[in-house]
Amino acid sequence: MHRELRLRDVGRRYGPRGRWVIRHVDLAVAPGTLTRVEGANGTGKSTLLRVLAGLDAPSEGRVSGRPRTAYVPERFPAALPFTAAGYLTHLGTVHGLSRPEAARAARAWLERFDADAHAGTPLARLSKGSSQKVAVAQALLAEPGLLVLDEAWTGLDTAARDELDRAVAERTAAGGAVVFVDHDPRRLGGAVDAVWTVADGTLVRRTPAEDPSEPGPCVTVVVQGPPPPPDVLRMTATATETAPGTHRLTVPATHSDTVLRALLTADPPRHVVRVAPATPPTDTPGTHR
Ligand SMILES: Nc1ncnc2c1ncn2[C@@H]1O[C@H](COP(=O)(O)OP(=O)(O)OP(=O)(O)O)[C@@H](O)[C@H]1O
Repeated sequence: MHRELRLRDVGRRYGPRGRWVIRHVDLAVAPGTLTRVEGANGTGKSTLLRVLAGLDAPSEGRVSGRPRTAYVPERFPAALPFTAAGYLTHLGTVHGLSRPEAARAARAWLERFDADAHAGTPLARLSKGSSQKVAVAQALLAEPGLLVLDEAWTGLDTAARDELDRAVAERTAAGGAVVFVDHDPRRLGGAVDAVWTVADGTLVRRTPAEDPSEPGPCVTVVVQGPPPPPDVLRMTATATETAPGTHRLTVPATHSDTVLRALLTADPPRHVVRVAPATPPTDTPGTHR
């Protein structure tokens, strides 16, 4: 069971007399949620993410309820003396996997990001894009309760960016929380549960009405059988029982593959009747997430 991470009156400054970069930050990150952090350049987004990830301790305030956490930094330290597969295997063992399990997971994630050809390449010789794939894989292979992504999509090719979108959907479906910063305001649009803005050294929650980002493309999935399982409902924007045993789900397109897989492998497997493009939902009373 994943726990809720809480920041209470958290502040962070660099050095005992440094200026406060962020201060009086109160934030709760619930299991299974997707949180976007935004703000102008240099406002303290990475500083907040490092505190969330547990890499930096707050200079004041308290952090509690941290689940097992993984982090993709804005800049990956690529000069480590490992091959790509060696590094991922090593980190897998750090996260508690046996060596053969870690080697298998390393290989599987490199394949998912189409980087298996580079498994034996030293990190220092990887291209920027391949290096970023390793940075992302090291965080995902831990199956963390909290995944913190600082501009993790930057430098990835289109297929790898889509794969990361899917991996994020899988994490939240499995009950993990994901917190991310990305320069593209449409990133994971429609799937985001909360948007927080870092401004003037503190954190302000944006209400949906103020949200200028596109909700992003959605698909409608019509499915027959018992009510969709909770992991599917967590990924849906709306779910309506249109007739006894028939459910119409509106799902962010980024999450559609994961939703379909979850429906088809559910117990009992659900019968998917139709999948079609949909208009993103507005906040409709009586629907649930
Ligand atoms: N290790 C550090 N030591 C001293 N000052 C730092 C350190 N890291 C960040 N800062 C300062 O804290 C402030 C916020 O930086 P931070 O990287 O958190 O902002 P950001 O919003 O992520 O920026 P960007 O959008 O450019 O990535 C900046 O003034 C930066 O110079």
